[in-house]
Amino acid sequence: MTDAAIHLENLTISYGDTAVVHDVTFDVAEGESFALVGESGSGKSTILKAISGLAPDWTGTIAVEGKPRGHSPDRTFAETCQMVFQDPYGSLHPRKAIDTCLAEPLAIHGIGGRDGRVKDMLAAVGLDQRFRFRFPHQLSGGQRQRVAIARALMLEPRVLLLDEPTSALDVSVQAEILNLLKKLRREQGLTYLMVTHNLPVVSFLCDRLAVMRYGRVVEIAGVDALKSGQLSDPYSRELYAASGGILHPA
Ligand SMILES: Nc1ncnc2c1ncn2[C@@H]1O[C@H](COP(=O)(O)OP(=O)(O)OP(=O)(O)O)[C@@H](O)[C@H]1O
Repeated sequence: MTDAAIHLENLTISYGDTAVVHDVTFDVAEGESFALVGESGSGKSTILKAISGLAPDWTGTIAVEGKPRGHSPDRTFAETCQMVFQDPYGSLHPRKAIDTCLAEPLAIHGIGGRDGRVKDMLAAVGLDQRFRFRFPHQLSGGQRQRVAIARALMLEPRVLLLDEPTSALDVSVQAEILNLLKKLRREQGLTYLMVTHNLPVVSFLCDRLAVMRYGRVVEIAGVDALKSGQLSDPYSRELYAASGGILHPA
């Protein structure tokens, strides 16, 4: 086993009889921010789901922080690895106050220190303490995504899986959330594996990227190759051209 934060080896993932991710191998180093890019349906989200235990049918190796993932549900995994979704409503219960939403992971895992941790995480994501007693529908999209990020951090995971974390937000709010993710990574030494369609987001937040097509990784490159238009695979270059070249930090 490697000492990578995320280690994927010969990962193949199926829905029923259909394999949608084929033989994917890569490592994400401790503290690295790594992007999965590629056209819709190329298998990016499915990889995040398999790592977080939401896609049961896979073969190969998945290890997070040196711990191989099995096929059955594994609650201890949640303490090392959490997922943030595109739509924060997915992880927030509409009728539960933010305070309850945030404390829930601690209750599930039998961990104490509830109030202090809720306050700390609200502060970490830049929300005033009065948000504790509000409900998801009373928040803006950006505020809800801040809460979803705070919730993902409640168990002090080392790794965040980010599935298009800003694409449901207005452009000005996207920039705020990207700045927040950058700050949290710096402050907490987090590792990110992020799915995005947005190459400027990759150039702003990531160190490396894997380009996926039809369920396979066609290229892994450093973000400098992206910024300077030096991606080598023809399909990667197509994606780059379609993005209008480079690429203004969000
Ligand atoms: N629950 C499911 N059941 C059956 N097939 C699925 C399921 N979820 C995804 N798929 C299929 O798996 C393939 C990969 O989907 P996936 O969502 O991982 O792609 P993606 O690259 O993340 O796309 P997008 O950028 O649109 O989110 C697609 O062909 C999709 O139709």
